[in-house]
Amino acid sequence: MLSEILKKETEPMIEAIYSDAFIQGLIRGDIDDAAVAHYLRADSLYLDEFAKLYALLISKTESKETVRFLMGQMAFLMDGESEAHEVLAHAINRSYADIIKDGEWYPSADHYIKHMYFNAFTREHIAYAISAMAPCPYVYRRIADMALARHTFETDHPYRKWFEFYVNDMDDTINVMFDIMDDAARSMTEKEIDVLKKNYIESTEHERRFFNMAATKEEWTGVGTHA
Ligand SMILES: Cc1ncc(CN)c(N)n1
Repeated sequence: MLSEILKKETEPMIEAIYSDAFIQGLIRGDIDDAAVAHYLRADSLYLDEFAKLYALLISKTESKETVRFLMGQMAFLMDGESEAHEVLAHAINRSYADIIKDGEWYPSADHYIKHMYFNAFTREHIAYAISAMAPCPYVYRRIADMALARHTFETDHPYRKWFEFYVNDMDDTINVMFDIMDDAARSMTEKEIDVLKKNYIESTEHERRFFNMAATKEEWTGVGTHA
């Protein structure tokens, strides 16, 4: 099944994300406050776009059940994930609202967001956009699983609750997204399925770049500001 192949194929990439500076810094609890603030600024904008992508997909699907799923996901994103963000803001002792007051689509986040929009706008079937969106919940769930399985977090560990958030609430989202991809793949050609695979693997790479973007506080280097 397509989703099983993708989970297997991207596991080494998720191990690499796990070993990179950002996640290791959260686990050790010594990550640079400015990297956490950079992540929050980028991620709050990323999640806003993720919610808009769900709205786009609602307008493209016939299935009432899929519409219900997408609406539920939008609601979850609009308030649900801020709990995970509040954990990070609290850990660096700053107000979340204050941290995300400014910020922009830093290069790696920009590329990731546009990868998803490209599929949503240029492909008829929603499975193409979903294949670019599915690593979002799946990678975080795997990272949280790994961290909690390999480390004992003291109750007062500043980031323990961030990992616990992602190990609990992502299953439904992941299963529905994979079901949409697997269902679509059953009536697709090999070439079309390869596009789903490529979208998914590229988004897993985008997840790695997103964390590294925060760890390095990546900014645009061009002269002047970017609209
Ligand atoms: C970039 C990114 N990817 C995934 C997640 C988890 N929903 C997130 N908050 N941000």
